[in-house]
Amino acid sequence: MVEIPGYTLLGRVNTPAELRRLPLSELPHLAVEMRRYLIETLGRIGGHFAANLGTVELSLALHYAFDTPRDRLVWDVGHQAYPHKMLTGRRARLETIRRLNGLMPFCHRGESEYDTFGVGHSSTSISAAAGMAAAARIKGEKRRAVAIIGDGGMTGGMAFEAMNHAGHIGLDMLVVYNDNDMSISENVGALRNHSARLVKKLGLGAPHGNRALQDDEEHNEAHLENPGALFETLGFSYHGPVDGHDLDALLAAFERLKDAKGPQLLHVLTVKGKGFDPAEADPIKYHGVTQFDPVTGAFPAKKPGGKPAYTQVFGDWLCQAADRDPKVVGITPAMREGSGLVEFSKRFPERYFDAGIAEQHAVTLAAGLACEGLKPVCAIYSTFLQRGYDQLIHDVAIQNLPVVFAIDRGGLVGADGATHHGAFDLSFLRCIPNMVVMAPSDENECRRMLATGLSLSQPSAVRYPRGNGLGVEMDEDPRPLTLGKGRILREAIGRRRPRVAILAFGAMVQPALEAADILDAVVADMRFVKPLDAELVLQLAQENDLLVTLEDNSRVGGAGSAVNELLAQHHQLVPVLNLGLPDHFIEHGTREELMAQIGLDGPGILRTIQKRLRSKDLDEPLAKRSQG
Ligand SMILES: Cc1ncc(C[n+]2csc(CCOP(=O)(O)OP(=O)(O)O)c2C)c(N)n1
Ligand SMILES: CC(=O)[C@@H](O)[C@H](O)COP(=O)(O)O
Ligand SMILES: [Mg+2]
Repeated sequence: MVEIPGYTLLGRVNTPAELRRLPLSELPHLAVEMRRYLIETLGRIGGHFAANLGTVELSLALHYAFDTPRDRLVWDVGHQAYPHKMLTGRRARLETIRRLNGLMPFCHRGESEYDTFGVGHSSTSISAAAGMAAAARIKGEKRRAVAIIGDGGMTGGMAFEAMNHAGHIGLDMLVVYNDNDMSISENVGALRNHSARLVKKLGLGAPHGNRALQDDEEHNEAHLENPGALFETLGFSYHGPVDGHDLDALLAAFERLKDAKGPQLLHVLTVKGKGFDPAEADPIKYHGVTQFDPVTGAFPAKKPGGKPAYTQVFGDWLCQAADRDPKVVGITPAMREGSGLVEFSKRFPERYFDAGIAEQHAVTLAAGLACEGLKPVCAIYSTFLQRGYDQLIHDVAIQNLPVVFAIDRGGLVGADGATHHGAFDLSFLRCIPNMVVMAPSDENECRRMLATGLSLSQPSAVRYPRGNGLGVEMDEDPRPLTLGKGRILREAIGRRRPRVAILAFGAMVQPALEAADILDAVVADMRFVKPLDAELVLQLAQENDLLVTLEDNSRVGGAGSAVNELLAQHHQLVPVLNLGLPDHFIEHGTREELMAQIGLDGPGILRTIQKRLRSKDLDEPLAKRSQG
């Protein structure tokens, strides 16, 4: 037992075993203390917030009713798993979550035996739990598999693929459908509308219910007679809905279902932000938070005159482009706020599509729009585009359709860690025929690249980082760039040898410039990863003794590899140093901490180049080259 000042129960419950020894009558009090602890801790450190206030009772009831860790709980996404972490030995470290060397942002198998599956991207939990249920069947083990998935997560195709399969093969498993009628923004979809109508009809009235109901009330009345018809069709027995904040109701349902045979689905209604008025009133604002006042919910005032975020630059550009061209359409797979589309969604509702957490659909939707002569701009986080990769190749690129991909969160994103870093996009984009791949070095470049993409009759991607631009002046009317042309930003001043040229991509141009002053290096802002500026690369290879490529993408197959391939094709022997993300997964921390850790901050870049310049092997090719 640990004494926690101000808390009577929390310190007594550090494991599910301890929780299960608590009399049922004490659980509501524990829920109150857990909620208060979440508010106080996250008010201090920030993190995913509102969803966690909604899963307090659910987490308590699951660990109380099931024999965890023997029984497998699989949380979808994991942004709502903080109460689960608190109940499984990690409460004291909650204040380190998402920080360097601190608790993992989501569930992670390496962190706890209670984290049965690594998550971060949504809609995977039912497949994973199905795998576990199938394994139990094969091994003849008696353990339960439970997937806990939100209504947002349920919009992802994988969730339905998994249910369709599990329902067919009759696995013994439970899906807890945690329906708070919210994704990060208002949830979307026909299933969502159905659920909201059901809540209304049953008079269950969760505060967010009916928020986005658009069509007439009678429309689906017949379906409401059998609210779980869809799930039943997929082979699941539907139960509920139950109030997800009523511990007695939850426990009764879990007791009833935990040994039930075949696929079961329990529909649970929760409130995102439960118990903290500002978060209940505005769950979008409190989905993920920075520090806030735990009493009022107020956030510190933003300092005026800051540099604009790339996300904002994109959002403003898209509104401007849509103003000028009625064919411009904006698409997001459930990331309206994070992708800078709030303003666009208000001003151009007819041309705005939130596809749900359905990246594959979003990409092919864009392809369909492009087939009909519209100009789709698909705003998508780098990490989530991974989900839509086949669609990108098969539906967009092979048909050479002019879809612009506005790829936010390229490079390291910071606190969300390995599942969310945009570490691979340059590698996986540049190998696709027909694609144009651009990476801006500042916000004006970003606007010009977006304008370039929109002017092309082929697919294109503009990939920019999480965070702010440099505060440069922006052209009101951004001119498209010449395709496949980079630019020299810094010439060498002296004639010191060995002569170094840094070929930098996107956000790495700035640190390149910082390192270049001391080295007196040439710096090229390459602008295009594809088509690469071959003329510029070959010229720099001729004029310099060492080329350094610099990108915040995996070194494997990235922009540096493109340079290497070009040099090899042209039999250029110039020594090359490829700097970029290493070939291992990088965890969480601030972007600055992580970049320093892997030697990609200004001083780190300088150190590595200087070390390379000192190495003997540089002299040999140099000597050969000068003989040649
Ligand atoms: C594949 C994928 N796309 C987008 C996201 C970003 N994302 C994280 S949580 C979330 C909303 C999830 O909604 P829901 O499952 O209902 O959980 P809630 O926050 O409402 O509890 C989204 C879109 C993600 N994690 N994974
Ligand atoms: C859990 C999840 O996937 C999102 O909530 C993500 O954390 C948002 O990231 P940004 O803060 O970069 O928008
Ligand atoms: Mg939800």
